[in-house]
Amino acid sequence: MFLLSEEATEVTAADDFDRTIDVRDLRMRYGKTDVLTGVTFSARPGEVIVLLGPNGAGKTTTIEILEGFRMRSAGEVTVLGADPAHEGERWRARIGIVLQSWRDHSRWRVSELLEHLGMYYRAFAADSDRRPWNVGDLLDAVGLSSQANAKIGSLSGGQRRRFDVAIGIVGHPELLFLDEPTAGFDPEARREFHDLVHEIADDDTTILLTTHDLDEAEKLADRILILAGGTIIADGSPDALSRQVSSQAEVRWSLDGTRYVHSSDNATAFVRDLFRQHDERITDLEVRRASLEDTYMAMVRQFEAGRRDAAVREFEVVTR
Ligand SMILES: Nc1ncnc2c1ncn2[C@@H]1O[C@H](COP(=O)(O)OP(=O)(O)OP(=O)(O)O)[C@@H](O)[C@H]1O
Repeated sequence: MFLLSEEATEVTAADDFDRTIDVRDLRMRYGKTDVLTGVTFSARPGEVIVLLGPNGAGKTTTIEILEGFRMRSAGEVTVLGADPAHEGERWRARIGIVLQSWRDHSRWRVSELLEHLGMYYRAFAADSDRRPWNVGDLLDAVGLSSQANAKIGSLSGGQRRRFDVAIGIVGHPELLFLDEPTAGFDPEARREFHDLVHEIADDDTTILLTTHDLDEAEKLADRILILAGGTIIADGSPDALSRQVSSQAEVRWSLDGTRYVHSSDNATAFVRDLFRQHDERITDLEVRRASLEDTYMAMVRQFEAGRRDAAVREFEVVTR
């Protein structure tokens, strides 16, 4: 695996006890096609990890292996201290899953199904201090209080997605998997959902999420993993990833009605100088760093072009 150099940390024995997910050299082959060729990463309690990658990179495959729904071809996988390939109900009750689409139970009412699913978790509640959510509080948290008595089949696409999230978290999971959770959300629902993800993570729940929305990834992720060519090609905070692509910032301003642009390695000093020279004549000042989208596109394009070695050099990553 490649880690952004500034984030590379020594693995110690103590770390091993503090990992919700630990994946080493995970491999998956479908027929004669190798989809995962050596995926290595870990997650700590309460971390929000966003898994990015082009269509077909193997994100869903990785998540399904971690959930215990798919048998891997090779590698070591530990989730909540156990191998998902051999675990049962008791272990499963500690994880929450929001799949890309659930289309069953359409005749049930919203609160009825959540009450019903909550009962399943009650049987395992003695194992920890976590209890199923109170259904009223849960509907409030996902913004579906007004739909409590609605039939599930009557929910709009965005409401249905929020309901999927409610199903995923009803058991107060220690680890939550969200596969493209906000596909089809309007901007307000998306923002509310982001707040909800932060609240869930604040409760020490580890979250592993896939999305194609880089803005969402930037807002939610403590750490971003980029999966391409069967391996993790980058692992770091959104900020660290952006800075790896370019240390330069773009400064834009207007002076006496004319617009100017300048790229600088030291935007603060440049702006200070600008004001020293022109003071109040400067208007509409903007300073913009490389976005996560710039970084992602640059890394994946380079990787897909088969220039892995060049990518490793250019992005100054180190091998662990
Ligand atoms: N059951 C299967 N049998 C054979 N090939 C499969 C199977 N499931 C997935 N694949 C293939 O494995 C590759 C990875 O698929 P996967 O769904 O994991 O990718 P993904 O990164 O989640 O893609 P997307 O962003 O489009 O959801 C794809 O080429 C897919 O066609």
